Amino acid sequence: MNAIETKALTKRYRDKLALDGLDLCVGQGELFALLGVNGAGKSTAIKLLSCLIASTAGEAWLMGHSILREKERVKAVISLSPQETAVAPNLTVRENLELMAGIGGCSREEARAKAAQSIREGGFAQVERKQARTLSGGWQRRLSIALALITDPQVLFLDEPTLGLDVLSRRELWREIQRLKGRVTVVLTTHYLEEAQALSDRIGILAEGRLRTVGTAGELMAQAGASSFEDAFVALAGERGAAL
Ligand SMILES: Nc1ncnc2c1ncn2[C@@H]1O[C@H](COP(=O)(O)OP(=O)(O)OP(=O)(O)O)[C@@H](O)[C@H]1O
Repeated sequence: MNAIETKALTKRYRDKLALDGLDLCVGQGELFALLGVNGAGKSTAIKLLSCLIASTAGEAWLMGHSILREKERVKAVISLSPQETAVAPNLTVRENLELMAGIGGCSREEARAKAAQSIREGGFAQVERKQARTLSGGWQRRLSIALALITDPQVLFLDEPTLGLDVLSRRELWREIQRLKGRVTVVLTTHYLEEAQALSDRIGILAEGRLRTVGTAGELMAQAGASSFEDAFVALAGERGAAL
């Protein structure tokens, strides 16, 4: 069974076709990057797959559960770390983790144990008593991802996880994301091409709501006849991409 399967998944906002007939399969444990210029439809795809918005047409299955008929089951197996860092600013790191585990259905005791495990594995010991609003951007992002992971999702959506971070914080977060490989299916959106190239097993390029192409970074470079991934992206995501 694939972790994600979509069939002609479509979203229209009034006269704007934000996602136009997406057909996609993502395997279990795969790290899949969704790329595209601003407005290409990346966030729309992620919101549809995480049941935050309803589709106009088409269907999708997450770990075999339909987004149309089994929303609750879908929600039980997925987690989303949104573009905006999703932490409670006045709570400490530990309190944030305990709160999220509780929301995910854990008893108080279980939530404490989960938070302790997350602090240990995520390397949060030095900041666990700090209020989230006092953390650096890098730590806030890491916490945001740890919060998304605390419910043990099978599929994790990371919407621009390293947006605005400095190079060192970004690399640190890359290591965190790499640790998930093979254990959790990850769908990542990013504007940083080197991030997609470094982290993902496969990459899909969206343009004007349509999936132009899917492949490894090497395959996309070969397809575009480009010597760098950036050149391949420019060719495939831009107007010339429609003809390739
Ligand atoms: N709630 C909405 N109402 C109307 N149009 C919308 C809405 N949300 C998104 N759109 C439009 O749908 C298209 C796809 O938007 P989306 O946010 O999915 O793109 P994106 O690839 O995630 O862009 P970015 O990289 O800027 O985040 C855009 O033209 C956008 O203006």
